[in-house]
Formats: sequence, structure tokens, C-alpha cells
Amino acid sequence: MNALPVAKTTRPGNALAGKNVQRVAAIIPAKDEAERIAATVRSARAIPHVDLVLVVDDGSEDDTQHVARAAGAVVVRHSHNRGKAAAMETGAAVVAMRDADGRPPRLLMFIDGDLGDTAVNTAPLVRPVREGVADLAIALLPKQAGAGGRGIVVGASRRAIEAMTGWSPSQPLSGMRCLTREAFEAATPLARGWGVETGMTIDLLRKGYVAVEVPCDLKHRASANDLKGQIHRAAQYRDVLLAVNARKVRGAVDAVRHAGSNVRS
Ligand SMILES: O=c1ccn([C@@H]2O[C@H](COP(=O)(O)OP(=O)(O)O[C@H]3O[C@H](CO)[C@@H](O)[C@H](O)[C@H]3O)[C@@H](O)[C@H]2O)c(=O)[nH]1
Ligand SMILES: O=C(O)[C@H](O)COP(=O)(O)O
Repeated sequence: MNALPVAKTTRPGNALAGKNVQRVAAIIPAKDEAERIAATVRSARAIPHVDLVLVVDDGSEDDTQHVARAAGAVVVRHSHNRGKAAAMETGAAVVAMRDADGRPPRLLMFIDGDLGDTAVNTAPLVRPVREGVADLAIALLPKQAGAGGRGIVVGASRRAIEAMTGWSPSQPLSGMRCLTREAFEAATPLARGWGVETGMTIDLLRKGYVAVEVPCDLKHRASANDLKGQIHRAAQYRDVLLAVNARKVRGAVDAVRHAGSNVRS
């Protein structure tokens, strides 16, 4: 027997069961991923229920778009680099254009371009969302060889999410996530750049959507502890703080508005 649905997103009714079952779009934001994108695309095509693999080439300077297309992806491209969050928004907009009338909108599965052959192992994220157990399923990755992080950005993101929602995710920056169209729309506009995961989790939980973390056997190109890695982490830290601060301000404004309407009523 299936677990009882607890997710907030309205589920397609039984009339839509059978051959009209809910499909999944894999959206892969990619900047300069020519080396790994073919394996990632091929692997994503093997995820059960995925019928559309979309690569958003975010202004790559390498051959990402052609390699991705040759591997069987639908490819759209930003003419200049706009950051991961913008690539995700573009991807979701393109999927919406391809969702068929009379069918439930596809679930959106965001996958990083550097997962290679392991991309298929995001498959366990689909079930809890498809079955209505959660609106958002986030991949928990095993420990990555060569990872040089000291937990500073991860800790800042986790603490902010916990302070603002009460939930303390193990891997708050994990970008492999499957969610319903309704939840995605509720999370837009997305926080910019590397703040996108932190902002999305805070926004959805505050609106009553349900998130779960699901272990997935994934391997990605972890940032090392060299100069390039440190610069990358500094950018992540900046974007996470921007996302959190914007949400704190919004929370304070909402509280003042709410207090004002209580006084008037
Ligand atoms: O301007 C950019 C930069 C990156 N990417 C793509 O975004 C994905 C993630 O980038 P990556 O360089 O692999 O980032 P990581 O340091 O590995 O990022 C971790 O932390 C990020 C949040 O800071 C999450 O978005 C990632 O999912 C998570 O793996 C990859 O497919 C990139 O090609 C873009 O689309 N646009
Ligand atoms: O390597 C990572 O996990 C991210 O770049 C975040 O860095 P951190 O481990 O220093 O938080």
C-alpha cells in the first residue's frame, strides 16, 4: 500500500491514472560541462518516468550545447552566463511550453551537469513526489572524494533554514531536487546564483510545502581546497547570505503588514 499523501500540492485525480500518469522532466543547468554532459544526459534519459531531458546551456564557452544535443537532450542556451538559478528558471519555462494540455504538468527534476553516469541514481527522488508524500525531494549525496569544503557555507545555509523554518537539512546546498510544478511556481522568483537551493527550501517550507531528503548514490565534481575552490565557496557564501537576508527582510515586512491589518480589523 502506498504511504498516505501528506504533500501540499494537489494531486492529479484517479481519472488521470493509467496511461496518463505523471511524467518527469530532467532539467540540467550547465556551464562549461562539455566533458561530462554527454554521460549525464544519457544517464538522465534512463530515469524511470523521465520523458524530456532538457539542458540549459548557461553561456558556456565550450562545446556543451552540441555535445548535449548529440547525446539526445533538448538544448536551449543563454547567450551569456546568467548563473544557475536563471538557468533553472529558463528550464522550467521551456518544460511548461512542452507540457501537454489535459495532462498533469511534469514533475521537475533538477540535475547538475557534472554527475556523469551517476545521474540515473537521482531516480529515488521521483517516488515521494509522485506519490504525494512530499512536494520537494532533495538528494543526499555520499561523501565525495577530494571534497575540500570546511562546512562553512553548508553550515550557514543549514542554520538559516533551521532558524526560519524549524527544519535542519543535512545537505542544504544539494541541487539535485525533484518537485511539483505547483511547488516550483511557489518558489519563484528564485534566489540568484548559488543562493537558489537555500532560498527555495525556506520559501517552500514557509508556505507549507513538504520537503524530504533521500539518499542517492551520486558522484559530482566536488570543489577542492585550492584557490579556485576557495573563490567558488566565497561566491556560494555571498549568494546564500543574499538569499537569506532577502527572506529575513520579507519576513519582517510581512509581520509588520500582518500587525497593521490586525490593528485595523
Ligand atoms: O553560472 C553557472 C555555474 C554553474 N552552472 C551549473 O550548475 C551546476 C552546479 O554547479 P557546480 O559547479 O557543480 O557547483 P557545486 O560547487 O558542485 O555546487 C553545489 O552547491 C551548489 C549551491 O551552492 C548547488 O547548486 C549544486 O547543486 C551543488 O552541487 C552545474 O551543472 C553547472 O554546470 C550553471 O548553470 N551556471
Ligand atoms: O564544498 C562544498 O561542500 C561547498 O563548496 C560548500 O563549502 P563548505 O564545505 O565550506 O561549506
